[in-house]
Amino acid sequence: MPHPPTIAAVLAGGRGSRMGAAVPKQLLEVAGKPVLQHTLEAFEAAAAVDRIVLVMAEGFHDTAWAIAKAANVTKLSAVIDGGATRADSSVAAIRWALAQPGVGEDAKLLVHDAARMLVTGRIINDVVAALDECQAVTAAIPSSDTVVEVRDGRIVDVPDRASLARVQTPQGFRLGLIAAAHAEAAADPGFTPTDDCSVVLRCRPDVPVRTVAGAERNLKVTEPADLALAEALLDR
Ligand SMILES: Nc1ccn([C@@H]2O[C@H](COP(=O)(O)OP(=O)(O)OP(=O)(O)O)[C@@H](O)[C@H]2O)c(=O)n1
Ligand SMILES: C[C@](O)(CO)[C@H](O)COP(=O)(O)O
Repeated sequence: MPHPPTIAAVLAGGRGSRMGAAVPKQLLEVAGKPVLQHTLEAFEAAAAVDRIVLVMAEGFHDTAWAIAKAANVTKLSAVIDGGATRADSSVAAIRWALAQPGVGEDAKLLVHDAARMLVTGRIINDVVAALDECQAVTAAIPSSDTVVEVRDGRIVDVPDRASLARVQTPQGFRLGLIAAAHAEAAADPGFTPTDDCSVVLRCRPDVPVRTVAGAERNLKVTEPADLALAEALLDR
């Protein structure tokens, strides 16, 4: 394995409450394959990724291994339990990575939503490459909508759209940085991050967080309609 190694942490520890299905959304099929399989195949195919750790919802580890085996996902090294929140699941992956022999703080860790099943090889490789120049990076796309801040049902701010971006995954970090940032964030129970870059921004404000171009097709399968949308995008 080259040094430092690149580990992709695929987060599939959620229950998919907004999807409202009987099983977590990452197990639902799109074009005849589980969402999770599409995602694992993308990282398997990415030359820049050495291994994959999958953070899986409790009770579905065997299912995940079966999916990976059937799809010949040879880079999958472990399936581990997640936590109550997405951030807890990220921390589980970080701890797993730090415990691996030969993996030091300079390793590259990509954190990716399993629900972003249409991630492209170009995005993955751009995130990994960016980590040669910086310690934290995310895929992002410009906002085509005007975005407003709302409190108590009233608009209180309209940030300049030119400076806004919609954040996607993968997000990439040097392992030591993201481990330290999450350790510090844990001391603040009022902080409930929805992604990992915001943990760096808050706890390591001296570290610049870069962006690389994401893609509209890198959607997060969240609501039932997203399954049909993902299938249509796959056909393109
Ligand atoms: N405790 C959690 C919550 C979420 N995730 C993962 O993080 C990604 C983004 O989360 P989200 O889309 O919110 O998934 P769910 O939590 O499953 O959905 P919902 O919020 O609708 O319940 C998903 O791939 C999800 O499986 C996770 O690993 N652990
Ligand atoms: C990390 C993320 O995909 C960036 O847009 C997003 O914040 C995840 O949110 P979710 O509510 O956990 O799906």
